[in-house]
Amino acid sequence: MKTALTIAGSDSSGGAGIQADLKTFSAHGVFGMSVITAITAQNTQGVFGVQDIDPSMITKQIEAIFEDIFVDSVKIGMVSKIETIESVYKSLSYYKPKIVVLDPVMVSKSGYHLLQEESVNYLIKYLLPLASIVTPNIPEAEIILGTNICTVKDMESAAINIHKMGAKNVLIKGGHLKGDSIDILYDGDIFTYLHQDRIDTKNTHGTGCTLSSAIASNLARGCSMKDAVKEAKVYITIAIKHSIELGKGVGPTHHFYQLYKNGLTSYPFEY
Ligand SMILES: Nc1ncnc2c1ncn2[C@@H]1O[C@H](COP(=O)(O)OP(=O)(O)OP(=O)(O)O)[C@@H](O)[C@H]1O
Ligand SMILES: Cc1ncc(COP(=O)(O)O)c(N)n1
Repeated sequence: MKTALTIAGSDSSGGAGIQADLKTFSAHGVFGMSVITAITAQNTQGVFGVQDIDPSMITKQIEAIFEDIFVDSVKIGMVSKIETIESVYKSLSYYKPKIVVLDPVMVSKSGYHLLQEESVNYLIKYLLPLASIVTPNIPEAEIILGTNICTVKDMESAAINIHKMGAKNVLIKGGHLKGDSIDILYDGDIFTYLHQDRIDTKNTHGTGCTLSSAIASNLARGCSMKDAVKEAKVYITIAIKHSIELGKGVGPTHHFYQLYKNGLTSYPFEY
């Protein structure tokens, strides 16, 4: 069985972070493993507290996995502190996993800073060059580059500039632009455009986590980068279409890949 490891924060409400990642791995038929970098107290309405895990414990978790199990792909999510980034960087530089999907999580949908401001440069310097693919949304790409991104042309330039910083592939997610959702994949040579009509829902908690884990799952299963991203885009679109009205705020998406794989593009019963 193929394996995928998420290095990320825990979301107590299960819509984002480690929990979304593990659900996504399972839905793809990939064996999921986790290294927890921080515990968040959060729900669909907000983040109410964060406790960072001691860096030595992060190192130990990574060591425990790599010393025992072959890891087909790694996904990195929330890594709030400089020390967290350092321990992830040192461990991954040592174990050298072939596939690293970096979701540069910065601010939650509810506005909480999940990456401390002083950590941004560390993420750029240490984690970006490890990435087989990095998946910033528009505000994250703006922070990485210090520029404004307002149009698809701006997204293309951003992808080129982030590629120059060391990530082998760049996927700029357009969910935050007005109008339909266009994501742009850049491999250092060619742009691939992934277009999707905007789905009218408020329930998009954890969409970025889910998309990056779906990419990591597809890469673990041996897909090319382009196919991994295209398939992941179908997965997140169906997951958003069938997102769940849970809680009082921004609800989570729905994970049911097997139905999609069996040729069904809509859920066969009411939820
Ligand atoms: N309303 C929507 N309709 C269709 N696709 C969407 C919608 N919102 C987001 N997406 C898609 O979902 C994926 C995740 O993008 P998004 O920009 O929401 O990531 P994010 O902000 O990093 O998510 P997160 O909430 O986990 O931080 C992208 O493929 C984006 O185009
Ligand atoms: C632990 C953790 N990781 C990532 C996110 C981003 O997800 P969102 O932007 O949907 O809040 C989150 N809220 N919590």
